[in-house]
Amino acid sequence: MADMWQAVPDPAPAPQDRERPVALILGSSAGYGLAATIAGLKRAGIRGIGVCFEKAPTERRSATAGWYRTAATADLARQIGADMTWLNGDAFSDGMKEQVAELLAQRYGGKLDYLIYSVAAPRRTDPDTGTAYASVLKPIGAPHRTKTLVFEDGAPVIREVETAPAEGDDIEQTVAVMGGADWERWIDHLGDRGLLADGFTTAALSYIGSPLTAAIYRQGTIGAAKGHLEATARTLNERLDKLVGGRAVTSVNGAAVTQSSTAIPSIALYVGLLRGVLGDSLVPPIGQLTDLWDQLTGTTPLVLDNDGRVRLDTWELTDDVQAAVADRWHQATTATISDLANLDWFHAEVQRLYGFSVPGVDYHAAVETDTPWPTTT
Ligand SMILES: NC(=O)c1ccc[n+]([C@@H]2O[C@H](COP(=O)([O-])OP(=O)(O)OC[C@H]3O[C@@H](n4cnc5c(N)ncnc54)[C@H](O)[C@@H]3O)[C@@H](O)[C@H]2O)c1
Repeated sequence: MADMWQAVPDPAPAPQDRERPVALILGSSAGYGLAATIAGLKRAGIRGIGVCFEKAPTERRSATAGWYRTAATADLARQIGADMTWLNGDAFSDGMKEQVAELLAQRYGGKLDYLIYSVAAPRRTDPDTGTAYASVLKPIGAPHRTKTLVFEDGAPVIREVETAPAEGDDIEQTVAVMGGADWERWIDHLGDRGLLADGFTTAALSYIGSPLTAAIYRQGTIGAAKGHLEATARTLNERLDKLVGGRAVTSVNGAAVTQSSTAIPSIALYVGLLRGVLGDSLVPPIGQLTDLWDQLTGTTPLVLDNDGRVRLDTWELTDDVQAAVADRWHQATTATISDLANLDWFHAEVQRLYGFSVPGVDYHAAVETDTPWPTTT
């Protein structure tokens, strides 16, 4: 967390020089949402609300990693005097939407300036119908065979796996979870309550990725959901423009090692090779989200592609980088993978998701695991 904080440049106008904008970050405890929260606090000088879904510590188990990350983020917010409230619960529920609406009305002047949507979840219950949807990671139309990287007793192994294509209502189910429906519901809920500030701006995170992963990602069920999310942005953008002179965009980000992305077949191999090719030129989420905040707040111009999307993935998708990754991908076997991919980095990134391999931490020191939820800072 401290290294993420250090990576964010100081704000252009110092936050004490103006009123802090009010932001709502959905998915604030991990991956891109955590980066949005930290970059938002330091670079854009936000105050507001972070929402995530984490498990509390019990007598037998420590809490989930995002619980402790939220406590650490709350400390950072406290140190800079940013008024943040941390809510733990289901962002898909109307109850959470109402809790946020009440907080905005009571504590944050009744006006929301920014909403960043970075929820990644396997399931969602539609509050209107009570129907529970489950997302799947499958190709569409035909089975897909791909190389994949697994670790057996800690040793890297390249395998071929075949994933069966979507069947039945797999596509609809995935779109219902990871498409734009819940994002739109948030905007409608807060808009109906008159809580959107003039010029309100919202961004939801999307991914396109490489031709190497296209069959399972962008052309697959999750890609259908991202297509829906991007179409939702266009509808919301028109609506917000009329309502409050506001704006909705998707932000297409680069590949990163997160709890969600490591669940996708072939993504581990792809990201390991990408790091092998790019080294430190791989732009981490915190760098991308600093850029996003700069564009959303007007510190730098907002640059959109022809489909109205902010593109923070250009470093990943240049022809040179993709050709080099594809070359290594085709050469990759269990014997060669350690030379082609940066597996030490990948392994450490996965460990860091759970709090291990963090530089500067003494893992022999006793720690208190019964950390309280930070509520308000
Ligand atoms: N990881 C990548 O490579 C990558 C690349 C580009 C875009 N994205 C997109 O970024 C977004 C976030 O993905 P990530 O990889 O950072 O995920 P992540 O797993 O690291 O984080 C997901 C966050 O969502 C929260 N969450 C999950 N279910 C919730 C619920 N029901 N209610 C409230 N909060 C909930 C979690 O607590 C966590 O804070 C997704 O839209 C993803 O497609 C990811």
